Amino acid sequence: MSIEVAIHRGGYQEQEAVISNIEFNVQSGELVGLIGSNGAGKSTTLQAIMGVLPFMKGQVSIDVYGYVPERPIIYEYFTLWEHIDFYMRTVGKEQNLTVRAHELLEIFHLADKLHEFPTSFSKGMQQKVMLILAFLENRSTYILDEPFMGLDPQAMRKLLHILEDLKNEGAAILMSTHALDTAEKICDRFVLIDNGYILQKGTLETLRVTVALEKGSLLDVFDALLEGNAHG
Ligand SMILES: Nc1ncnc2c1ncn2[C@@H]1O[C@H](COP(=O)(O)OP(=O)(O)OP(=O)(O)O)[C@@H](O)[C@H]1O
Repeated sequence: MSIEVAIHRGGYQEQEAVISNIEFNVQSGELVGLIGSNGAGKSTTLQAIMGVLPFMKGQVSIDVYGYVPERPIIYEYFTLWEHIDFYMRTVGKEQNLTVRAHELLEIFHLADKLHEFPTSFSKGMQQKVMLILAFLENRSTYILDEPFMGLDPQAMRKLLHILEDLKNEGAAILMSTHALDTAEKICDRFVLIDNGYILQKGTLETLRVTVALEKGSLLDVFDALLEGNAHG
């Protein structure tokens, strides 16, 4: 399964486009990084793809997806286990997912916090709750909005392993991130967004050629593209 995106215009109010002409795809077995400065339009693009942006003209094709939101969504009166249980009941697969739930709780070191309330968790712990919910069920596609936010290095490594496994199983993964060092290592391709438009897209190699920085890092390349755009 793949994700096909052809957004003509999209935003929060009719006639006020925040993003325009966003076209790209994510193939099965691919991890694509959505990169851009603060306010560039990454989350807006992800919302458009998920069909929750108030105003959107264009076409998007996506299968049922796993989702990590930009900010953790925590229910005040639910314990950690109740969050997981609620999710499993919603998708109607408690039997099959309980083993996976416990596996993920162990992976992210939250197994001893089952009956605590995530409202009192740290930022990183809340982020782990979002990851557990997103990865409970095996999906063919994933939308991850800054999934590394607040994670400690061990959790980061665990998440990278999960992403690698999902890719190997053929998932199509779209991820927005500011962690360019990490993105550079794990993403197959990049979509660079600036001011609501696609500045450039491609593999790191092709992007390097575009800015004539043979050995440039993703950050170097992105900086050079932004600089060129400002002067253009
Ligand atoms: N709910 C909203 N209502 C109106 N405008 C919004 C809303 N959310 C975002 N915007 C605007 O849309 C533009 C793009 O924001 P978006 O959140 O997509 O950026 P981003 O690339 O995800 O940034 P960041 O890296 O800071 O998360 C910004 O100008 C922002 O002010």
